[in-house]
Amino acid sequence: MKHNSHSYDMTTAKFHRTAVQVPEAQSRIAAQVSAGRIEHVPLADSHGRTLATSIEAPHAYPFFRRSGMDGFAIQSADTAEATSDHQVWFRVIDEIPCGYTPEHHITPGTAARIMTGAQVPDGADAVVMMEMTESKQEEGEHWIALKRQIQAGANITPIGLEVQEGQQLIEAGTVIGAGEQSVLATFGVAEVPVFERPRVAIFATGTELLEVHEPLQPGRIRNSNSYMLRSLVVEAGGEPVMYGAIADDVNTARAKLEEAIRDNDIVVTTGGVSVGDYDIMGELVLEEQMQLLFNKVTMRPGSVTTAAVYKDKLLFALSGNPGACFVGFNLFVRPTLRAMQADVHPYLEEWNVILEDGYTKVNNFTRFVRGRTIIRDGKVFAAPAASRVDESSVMITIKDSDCLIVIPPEKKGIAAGEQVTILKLPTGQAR
Ligand SMILES: Nc1nc2c(c(=O)[nH]1)N[C@H]1C(S)=C(S)[C@@H](COP(=O)(O)OP(=O)(O)OC[C@H]3O[C@@H](n4cnc5c(N)ncnc54)[C@H](O)[C@@H]3O)O[C@H]1N2
Ligand code: MOO
Repeated sequence: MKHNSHSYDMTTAKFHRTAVQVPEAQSRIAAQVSAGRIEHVPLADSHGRTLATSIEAPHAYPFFRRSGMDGFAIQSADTAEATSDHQVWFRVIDEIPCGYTPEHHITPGTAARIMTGAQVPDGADAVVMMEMTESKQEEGEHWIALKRQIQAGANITPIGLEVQEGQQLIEAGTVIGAGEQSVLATFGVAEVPVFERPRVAIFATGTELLEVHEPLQPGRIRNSNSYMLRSLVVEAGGEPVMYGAIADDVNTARAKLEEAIRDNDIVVTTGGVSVGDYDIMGELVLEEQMQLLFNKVTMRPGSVTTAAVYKDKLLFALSGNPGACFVGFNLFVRPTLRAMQADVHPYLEEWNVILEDGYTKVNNFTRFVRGRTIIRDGKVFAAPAASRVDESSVMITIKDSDCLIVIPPEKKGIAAGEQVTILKLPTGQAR
């Protein structure tokens, strides 16, 4: 087909790409990201969300002197003379269930029946367990006796043992889990300030793609990347919005992108970023309305990973190869979603571990090999998720990976037993 000069330029540009290093690609993206809007959600819906404002204690905790046992509140000094041969008697003047404010002061020789978790009455400085006492009724009055000394403070949790008033409880940027839920509930934070989940449009390109429910057809495959990306978005705390798969047609892609950009915070696509005749995303990002950040990264898999800004929003055009799509998401999209939720550590954690099996497949690009960690004799080892099947096009090993093993672009490989850096993949669910 005869090219006009415009499409010729574009085709040349598609081939002549300037490769950037992974850290450079990451910082070009980071320069475009700011923390998202804040919203308030009911406490029950806050699991997995990122706290937007630091929370300080509005009061001490415990807020009142709390009994740790079912028993009797007394003055410990009264027990100074108590021995196994000498009982000391107390007149019971009150009964304090949980949730009640004691009405009577404890004075020498008196006691109050008290339950676990109830407020210790003024005057008392110890609670003695039920089982340590003897009981009698005399002239309509209840008496208890003790045969041993009791220490001041026994079985009383003092005010502020756990938390002082004004103390910082949870820092902004913390992901809310079980411990944070109990803190927020304890201090009455019924509506929790959190960062909005970034809305992430996901669409796949490729005429070969079938919907999951469709029967197989020759030469075609089911769209697995959209579902993989959906899971990754959820795990990163984003709100995935599925736009399905489109055929390899640049006008269809442009229209889909327009809709996705309008209604979402960022757009992630998979497929069509290489140099093939139908690699429409590769062409689309070169159009003049786009601010291209990069369209080649010195990494494998995922060298064709592309990022651009369109209408002030980030567009990630990830490779169609499942392995490359997975790596591209973890290195570039995940940190973006985390940073949009003000995570102070948005990138994957780096660990130094020992390589389990030697890796000889070197390249002049850095390799990110899907791997799994093994703990043996107190040391962490990493092994490729499956030998010989860590290629870009391989889908099956993604489920067996908990890390990416970083193989630097060196002439020789890395022998078993040598140190390597791995990037730890998150294993938790954001919700
Ligand atoms: N002449 C060249 N050919 C290729 C180059 C190159 O530099 N020169 N780069 C290769 C590399 S590296 C990669 S990676 C792929 C990237 O291709 P694309 O990102 O454009 O992806 P597609 O061509 O659309 O698809 C690649 C592969 O993945 C399958 N695929 C696509 N979408 C999905 C999906 N949603 N779910 C599951 N699988 C999907 C697709 O059927 C292809 O098999 O290009 C190399 N070629
Ligand atoms: O982008 Mo390709 O995955 O480098 O193999």
